[in-house]
Amino acid sequence: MGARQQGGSAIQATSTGGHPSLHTVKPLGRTLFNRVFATIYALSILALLFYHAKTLFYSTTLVSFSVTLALLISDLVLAFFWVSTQTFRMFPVYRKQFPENLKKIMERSDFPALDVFICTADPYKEPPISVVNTALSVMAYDYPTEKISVYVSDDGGSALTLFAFMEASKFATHWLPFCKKNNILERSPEAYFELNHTCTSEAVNIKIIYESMKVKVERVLERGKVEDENITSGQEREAFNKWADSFTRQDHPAVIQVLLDASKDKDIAGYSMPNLIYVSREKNKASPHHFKAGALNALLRVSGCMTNAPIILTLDCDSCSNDPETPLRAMCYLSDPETRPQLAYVQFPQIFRGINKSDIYNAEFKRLYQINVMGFDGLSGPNYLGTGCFFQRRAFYGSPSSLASPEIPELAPDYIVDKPIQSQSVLAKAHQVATCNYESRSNWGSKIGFRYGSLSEDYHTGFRMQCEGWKSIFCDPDRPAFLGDVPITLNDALNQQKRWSIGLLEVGFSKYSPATFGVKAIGLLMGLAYAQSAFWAIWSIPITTYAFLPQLALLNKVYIFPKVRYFF
Ligand SMILES: O=c1ccn([C@@H]2O[C@H](COP(=O)(O)OP(=O)(O)O[C@H]3O[C@H](CO)[C@@H](O)[C@H](O)[C@H]3O)[C@@H](O)[C@H]2O)c(=O)[nH]1
Ligand SMILES: [Mn+2]
Repeated sequence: MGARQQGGSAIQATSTGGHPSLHTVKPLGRTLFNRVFATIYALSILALLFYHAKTLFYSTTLVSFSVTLALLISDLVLAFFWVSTQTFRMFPVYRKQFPENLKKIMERSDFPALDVFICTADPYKEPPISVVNTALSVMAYDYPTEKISVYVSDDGGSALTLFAFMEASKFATHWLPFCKKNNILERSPEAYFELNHTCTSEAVNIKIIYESMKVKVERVLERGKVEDENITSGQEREAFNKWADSFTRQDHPAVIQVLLDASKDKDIAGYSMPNLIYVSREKNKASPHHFKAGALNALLRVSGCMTNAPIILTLDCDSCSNDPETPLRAMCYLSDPETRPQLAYVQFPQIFRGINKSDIYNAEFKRLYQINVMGFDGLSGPNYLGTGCFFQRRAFYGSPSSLASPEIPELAPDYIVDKPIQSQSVLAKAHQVATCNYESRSNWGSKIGFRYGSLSEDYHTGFRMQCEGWKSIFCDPDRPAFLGDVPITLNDALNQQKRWSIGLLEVGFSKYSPATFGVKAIGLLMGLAYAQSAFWAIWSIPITTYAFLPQLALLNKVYIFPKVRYFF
């Protein structure tokens, strides 16, 4: 039944009480071959290390001693990476979901509510129109619309982003019914129009509305400010008035603006709209803001006061949905009583658009985002990849067996919001929990919510949840669920690598290091698997050594490789 099985051979399926299956899991082939190969390979690594140790012991000159030491250290690092990679080869699994069966088992009214978090941080680096496309693509999900709430976190604190979302909320009243009526797959308008689907007059009309919105948003971005002529109502003016002269991106009060309210707003066909809420948490220079983890924790609290959905989807601003069925796939696990109690999250792979064929910066990260994750999945489950992940809200509040209670009852994962999202008291609470000093001397970032202390908050949060006893599942359907962007310039690619390396080492050398704390909490295999990422940066040691040492040795007539004749 449903739950994972390590390395077994049978296909496992859920068929709750005679109902049709929701998902299956199958071990990948080649596991046995891999293990035999690994044993032979391990012996050769041992032989090589033995050879280095012997040479080191008998070395007579300082040069040969240093050269051998450098090679020994490099090969030890490489051996560590090889050994930790084997953890991914132990029990890789492959899963399938049957979302069509979900509708047979559950009424639409029984589907849990879904809060979607979209993070953006800079309107010039992350153009608002592309963030808007991400939001529209999830607002149009094939999921009960009134149960979806989209929260946009704007760490750039930019009126330009708010303006873009005001325009998007108007466009959405046309776009959502259009998608559903025509059952289209690309629910991000940009992706849809790129494929030239404009053969009906209805599609042509929608395209005209979209283009006029896009022009408005881009013009405002070019001018750098929202001008009077762009503001169409008193309510909008009131919102923009918050951008007083003293308002800067590092120093400003919280701005929370409900742009669509599911209980009131209807699309042009008369159906309910999802909630759409713009949030820019308070910032000031005296309080640490903890980057994306801080933004996500603010959203956790604001959404807790406003809708408190039991399921949360986190998305980067560039992660457009590419398949409207995605929440149903996630629900195949999240609604299964067999898997749910221990399940913290269902992770979809990160897949990118616009990578050219030669992919010179290795931007696809296939091993990191698709291959190794299948290996994790056969153990206790994949690491959290930062975007495209459906969480149970409960997983942010302590281990499966003991709830870490938040400071106020409104933030408890089982709190039921019984007031409209625009009511005075709800908005007042939401503003209160979005302030900078709300978190001081609290458990946020240490025991509750997304974890602080690392620039790679995704890795750190997933790892800590698993150490608490939570499991996770990797869901990799044939049609990519989300498509994102990658750095396409050398500078951006290097910056990303630097940020990741620092963030991972921060965890690697903390008291929660996967190599020590991790191995104890989640076992040797999972601990090693996490340790591989944590110490990723030390690849630089063997790479630098092998890039320079052989050439230098050759030029100086130092022999560093054994003569075949007397290898042992
Ligand atoms: O202070 C900040 C910094 C970033 N972000 C947002 O975080 C997301 C990811 O940032 P990005 O600069 O795109 O980082 P990447 O290296 O591309 O992201 C990968 O690595 C990050 C750190 O490990 C993860 O958070 C991401 O989900 C993962 O896709 C973006 O939507 C940003 O808008 C914020 O909200 N606040
Ligand atoms: Mn990114």
